[in-house]
Amino acid sequence: MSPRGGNIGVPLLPLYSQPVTVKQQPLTSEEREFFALLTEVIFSNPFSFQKDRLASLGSQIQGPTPVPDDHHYSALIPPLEQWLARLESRGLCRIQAVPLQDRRLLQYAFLFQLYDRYVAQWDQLIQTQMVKGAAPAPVPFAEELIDKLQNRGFSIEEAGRYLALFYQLRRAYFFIAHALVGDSPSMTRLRHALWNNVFTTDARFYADHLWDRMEDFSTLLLGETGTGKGSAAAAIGRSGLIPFDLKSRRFTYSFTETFIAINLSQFPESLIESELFGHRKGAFTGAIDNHKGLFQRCSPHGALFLDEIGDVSVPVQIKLLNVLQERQFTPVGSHSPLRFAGRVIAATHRSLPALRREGQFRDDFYYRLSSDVIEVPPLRRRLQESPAELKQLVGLLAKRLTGQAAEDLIDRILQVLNKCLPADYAWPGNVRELEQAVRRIILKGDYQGAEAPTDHGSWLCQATQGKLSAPQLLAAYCQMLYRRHGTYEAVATITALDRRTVKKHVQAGASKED
Ligand SMILES: Nc1ncnc2c1ncn2[C@@H]1O[C@H](COP(=O)(O)OP(=O)(O)OP(=O)(O)O)[C@@H](O)[C@H]1O
Repeated sequence: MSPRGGNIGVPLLPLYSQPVTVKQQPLTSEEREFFALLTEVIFSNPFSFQKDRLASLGSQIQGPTPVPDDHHYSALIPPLEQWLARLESRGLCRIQAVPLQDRRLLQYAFLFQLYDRYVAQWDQLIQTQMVKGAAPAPVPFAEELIDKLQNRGFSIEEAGRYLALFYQLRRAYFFIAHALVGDSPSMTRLRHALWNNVFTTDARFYADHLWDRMEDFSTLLLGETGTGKGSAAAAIGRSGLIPFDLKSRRFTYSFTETFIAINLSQFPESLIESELFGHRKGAFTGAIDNHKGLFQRCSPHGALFLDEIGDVSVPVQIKLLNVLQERQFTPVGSHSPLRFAGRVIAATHRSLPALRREGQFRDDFYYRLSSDVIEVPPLRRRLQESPAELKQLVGLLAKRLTGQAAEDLIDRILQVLNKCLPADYAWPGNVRELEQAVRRIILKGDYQGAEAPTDHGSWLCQATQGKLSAPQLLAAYCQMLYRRHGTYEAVATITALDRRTVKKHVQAGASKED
């Protein structure tokens, strides 16, 4: 077993493992061109901004029909089948049938063909696993798929590895595309960033080298309260690689167990350590039993989500930094360090630049956490870009609450929102506030809007202590009003400042937060 938790750690390339039984023939230049194009399309980010480029690549492969907006790109399959049939008629049915320089291209083509054939079964497995919960579900088609991969010349270990990658691709697509509602440009950017967070910007390199080495890539999710940072973190956590165990013919974990979340602001300082690292019986008064901390409960390849990271004290930051650097932690009262093999995702709605300036957030911890920093967009920006997103979200929230997305209920909710709130309402509590609004409308038939959240820690409190200069105070006030009302004009009216001055103050705050 490899220390990274799998018996599938066999390097993908070069593929010398299978005996060469056929006389090798190189691909023709047309075949090479086709397979290279196909490789580029299938490894691209399915939420790519380069949709035009993708569509043009796709149409070169498959003719005038555009590439469908789905990751398995099944429209690419008919031309692929034709090219593969031509190869087969020349006796080229296995990766070993071509010389090394062509092998990679043929390998990707075979893999894509088999991935696509089982897309529906993978999707069914995701549904089954969700119902089944913690125990890994059987994979009814595993045997058949392993056989087919072996028939193409892959070794049994490689077959196991590709099963893990196929499943990961399908889960990532499912959780990133469907668990987060909304198709505004900001949401597309978010999905694009989440996909890259899982597969990096070069999915081929990930598949060849990084697939079991992602533990050192920590992620920081930033965004206002209620925007969906927790949902984004869960999408990453459930999309990690789960090794396939060739002995039991099952995945080693259920994806329902690969994501563990903790809201750090809910724990008093004295309990955080024990919650995170665990404790031994008798370590302190009240420790009546051994307790497994979250770092110990997180599976290898899983993700631990540290929500409200901006709220933890400097001593706890130092301990967390140590875990990230050493990959080890020690339960309270124990002398035996344990290894942490998961990924860390942290989030905060607070301004980390401000906390760092004030010395409340350590720079070294910030840099260690931020291999990837992803901004989760506020709801008002999403609705400005794409007003139709409100209906999509209301539909989802109504379904969550009532079990169905009945059109008449959605229409009634939208009517109340249109009547009771200004068109440019700023949604200070974001999607969580919208959830609350939907509940209120179902119960009471109206919703009058919420107060914008104030970050007392960072400006109001400082103002009452006499710590802010007049320009700082004005900037913070303008930013709060802007968050609440969403337009410079509205803030200008309230503050009796001109619009340009308001914009200057709001943007000064935004650039400080970059
Ligand atoms: N794009 C989205 N699609 C569907 N539901 C969403 C989306 N964004 C947020 N939600 C829902 O909104 C609620 C709040 O989301 P979440 O808890 O992830 O926000 P958050 O940014 O982590 O908030 P906080 O900073 O307060 O922890 C959840 O019920 C979540 O399911």
